[in-house]
Amino acid sequence: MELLSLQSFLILLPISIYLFYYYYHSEPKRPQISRQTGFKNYPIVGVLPEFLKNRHKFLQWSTQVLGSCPTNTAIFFRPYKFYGVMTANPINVEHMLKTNFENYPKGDRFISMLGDFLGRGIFNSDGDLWKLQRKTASHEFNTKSLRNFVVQNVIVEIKTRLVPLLEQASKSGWVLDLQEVLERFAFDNVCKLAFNFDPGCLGGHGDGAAAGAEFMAAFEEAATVSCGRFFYAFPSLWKTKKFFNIGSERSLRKSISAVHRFADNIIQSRLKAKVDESQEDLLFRFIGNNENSPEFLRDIIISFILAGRDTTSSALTWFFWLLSSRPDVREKILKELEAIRVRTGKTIGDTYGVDELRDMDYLQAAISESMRLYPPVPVDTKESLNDDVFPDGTFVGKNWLVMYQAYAMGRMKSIWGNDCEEFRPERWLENGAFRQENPFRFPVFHAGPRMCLGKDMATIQMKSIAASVIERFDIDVRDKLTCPDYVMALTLRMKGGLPVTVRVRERSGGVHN
Ligand code: HEM
Repeated sequence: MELLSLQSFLILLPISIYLFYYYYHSEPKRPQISRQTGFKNYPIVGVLPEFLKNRHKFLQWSTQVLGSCPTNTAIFFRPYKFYGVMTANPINVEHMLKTNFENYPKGDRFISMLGDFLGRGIFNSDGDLWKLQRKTASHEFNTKSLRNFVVQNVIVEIKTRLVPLLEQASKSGWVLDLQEVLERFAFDNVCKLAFNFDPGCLGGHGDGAAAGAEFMAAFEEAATVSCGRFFYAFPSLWKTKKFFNIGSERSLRKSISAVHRFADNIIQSRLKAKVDESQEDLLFRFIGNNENSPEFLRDIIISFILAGRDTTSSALTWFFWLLSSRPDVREKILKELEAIRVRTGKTIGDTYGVDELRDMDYLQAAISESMRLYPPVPVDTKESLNDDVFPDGTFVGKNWLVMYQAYAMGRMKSIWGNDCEEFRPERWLENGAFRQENPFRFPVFHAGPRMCLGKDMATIQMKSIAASVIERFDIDVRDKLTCPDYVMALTLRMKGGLPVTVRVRERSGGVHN
C-alpha cells in the first residue's frame, strides 16, 4: 500500500510540476493574476475551489472580493486556460458597455448556452443580427401607440385580476406567494405585448386558460434549465447530457419544443391572416418587415418574453419585502399618492395615467433604491474579442469572460458612500424630485447601446402595481426580518418565494371599497 502511494506520488509529482509551469509560463499575461488582490487563484485549478465553496452565496462572496480590491476589479481563471475578469467599477463598466462596446459582445459562449431556446433573438445575438432587431424594436418601443397598449394592458390586469385576487386573499386569510403572483402578472403582460396572446396566468379565462398555463410552465422550465447551464463548474457536463439526451437536458428539449410549437402556431395564423391592422403588439410590428422568416419571428418574440418576464416581478418582490419592515417609507408613498389624488380629483380605485405615474417621485425613488440593493439582473457577462486594457489599468485578454456585477455595485462605498447598505430612498431625490443616476454607476438596466429596451415599460408597470397595491392593501410579510435567500439564475429570484397575508387597508374614513 505504501509502495503504491510512493509510486503514485512519483508519477503525479512531475505531472503537477509540468502543469504548473505550463499554466504559469505559457501565458505571458499571467503575472497580472498574482499581483491582483481579490479572487484566490490556485495553480492549475484556479478559482474553482473557492467558487465551489462559495457558490451558494456567490453574490455576497464576489461583492466582498471586489470590495477588497483597490479598483473593485478582480481577475480569475479556471482550468483549461479559461480567464475572466469581474468588475464593480463604473469607469470600467462605461468602457465595456459604451466606449469600447465593439470589443465586448455577448460572445459565442453565452449565445451557445441560450441558443437552443432563444435562437438568435435580440437577447441572444451580436453584430448585424442584433443591430437589425434593435433598430426595429427601439423605434417601436418609442411609439406612443405601443406605450398606450402597455398602459391599457397593465390597467386591465390590475383591475380585473390582481386586485380581485388580493381582495379574495384578504377575505379568506390565505397565505399567498407574492413572488409567484407577480410573476404570473408579468407573464400575462409580456405575452400580450409580444404577440397579443393572453395566457390568463393570474386568473380569468385568458385566450385559452389551459393552453396559457401550459405555455407558462414550459417557458419556465426552458428558461430555468437553459440558464442553469451557466452554473455548471464544467460546461462539458451539460454538453454531454445534451448529446445523450438525458437528465435536465432531456426535459429542456421537451419544454423548448412545447414553447416553439405554441409560438409557431400563433405566428403561422397571424401570417395567414396577412397584416391585421387591429393588432398593436410586437409581432405585428416585426411581421411588417417581410424579410423575417417565421423561425426568426419566433426567436424575436421569445427573446422579448424572456427579457420582460422575471425582471419586473423580481424587482417588486424585493421591494415589497423591504417595505414590510419600513412603515416610514410606506407612509411617505401613501402621502404622495394622496397628494396626486387630491390634485387630480381621483379616488382610490381609479387608475393612474402615464403623467400621474411620472409625478410619483418618491415611489420611483423607493423602487430604484430597492433595485440598487437587489438588482433583478445581478450579474451581466460579455466576452472580449481582442486584448484590451480597462481604464483602471486591468489587462483583459482576448476571449476572456468579462462581467460587471450590478449587485456588488449597489453595495460599494466608493459609489454610494458609507451608508450603502441602508435602504434610503431619499438618496435619489433632489429638492423632492427624482434624480436619474448615471447608468454606468447604476447599470441595473444595463447601459450604452444595449441598454434595456423595456425600461420605461417596466417602470410604468412597477409603479402602477405598487401604487394600486399599497393604497388598497396592507401586505404582511410572514418573516420580514430575515433577509430571504436567492436562487442563482439570470434574474434574482427569492428562494421559496415571498409568503404574505393581505389585509384591506383601513383608512381614516373606514375601509375603502
Ligand atoms: C425591472 C425590470 C427590468 C430590468 C431591471 C431589466 C434589465 C435589463 C438588463 C440588465 C438588460 C441587459 C441584459 C444582457 O445584457 O444580457 C436588459 C436587456 C433587455 N431588456 Fe430589460 N429589464 C427589465 C424589464 C424589461 C421589460 C419589461 C422588457 C420588455 C419586454 C425588457 C426588454 C429588454 C430587451 C429586449 C433587452 C435586450 C436589449 C438588447 O440586447 O439590445 N426589459 N434588460
